[in-house]
Amino acid sequence: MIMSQPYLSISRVDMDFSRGGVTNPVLRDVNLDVQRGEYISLIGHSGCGKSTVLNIVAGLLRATSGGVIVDGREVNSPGPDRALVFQNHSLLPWLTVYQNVEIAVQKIFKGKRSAAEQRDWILHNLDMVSMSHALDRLPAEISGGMKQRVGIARALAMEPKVLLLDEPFGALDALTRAHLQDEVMRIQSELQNTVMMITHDVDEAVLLSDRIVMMTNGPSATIGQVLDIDLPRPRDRLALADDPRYTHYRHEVLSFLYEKQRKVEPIANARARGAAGTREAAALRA
Ligand SMILES: Nc1ncnc2c1ncn2[C@@H]1O[C@H](COP(=O)(O)OP(=O)(O)OP(=O)(O)O)[C@@H](O)[C@H]1O
Repeated sequence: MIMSQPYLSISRVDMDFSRGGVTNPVLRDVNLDVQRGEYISLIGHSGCGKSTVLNIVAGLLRATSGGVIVDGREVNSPGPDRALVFQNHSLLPWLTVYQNVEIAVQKIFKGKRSAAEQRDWILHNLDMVSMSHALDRLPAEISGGMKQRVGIARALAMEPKVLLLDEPFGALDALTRAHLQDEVMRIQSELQNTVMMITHDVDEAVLLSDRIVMMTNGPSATIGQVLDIDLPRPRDRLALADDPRYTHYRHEVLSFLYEKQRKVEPIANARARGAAGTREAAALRA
């Protein structure tokens, strides 16, 4: 059998942050191969280093050792081939919905596509996230979910090799979140993007992913377990709610997070807060 080369490869990544002479070893020996078109979720307790991994792939941070290869090229800096979408949308407040996508499209397709082609492309991407009705609105005039939609349209319009999503639905209410998750699944089935998404939401991870990458607690966090989500697509959240396979995957992730990687406050921190802290630490140890 011929194995295809991974499209995105994170290999032997270590990351230390140094501050005031103290070194904080955040990541140790992170290795992950992602195939083209795969949807990967990164899950782990707060502070373990998920954003650090994503920022290294984005080229915003340089690993202390090891590196990242995307489509055969080593990542050294940020580039339009890796589009990032954050939890808190990063739209420019003085530009309209249309202009916020336009600014990215102009930068990437200047000299390569005509003005008319660029306009069609902007409209197409805004249509894909159901935002065609609000082209002339400013970010302050639309809801949080709509802003997030525009952020996703802007990222998709860049035709990135890899879409990096840092808790893209984290700030949204449950209904808007479900709606946007469905939209992302639909777009994904159409475009077959390669996606790495950070999430804290176990259901979201199971619903959207081909694989869930689970990280151990820091310091010196690494990948503890990778779970293949072998559920047919298109996936329907209501039908899956009663599917035993879905429940099994969900249980696997929960068991990793709350049994194998139970978050326990370091005893030293608790002691530093005095007797009450010591009692708390004893309770956590029990
Ligand atoms: N620029 C930085 N300088 C120093 N330390 C940093 C920096 N960025 C992150 N850290 C530290 O690295 C560790 C991992 O942070 P990171 O934001 O990657 O975790 P996370 O898993 O994404 O957390 P959360 O789920 O809460 O967003 C934390 O201890 C954090 O304080």
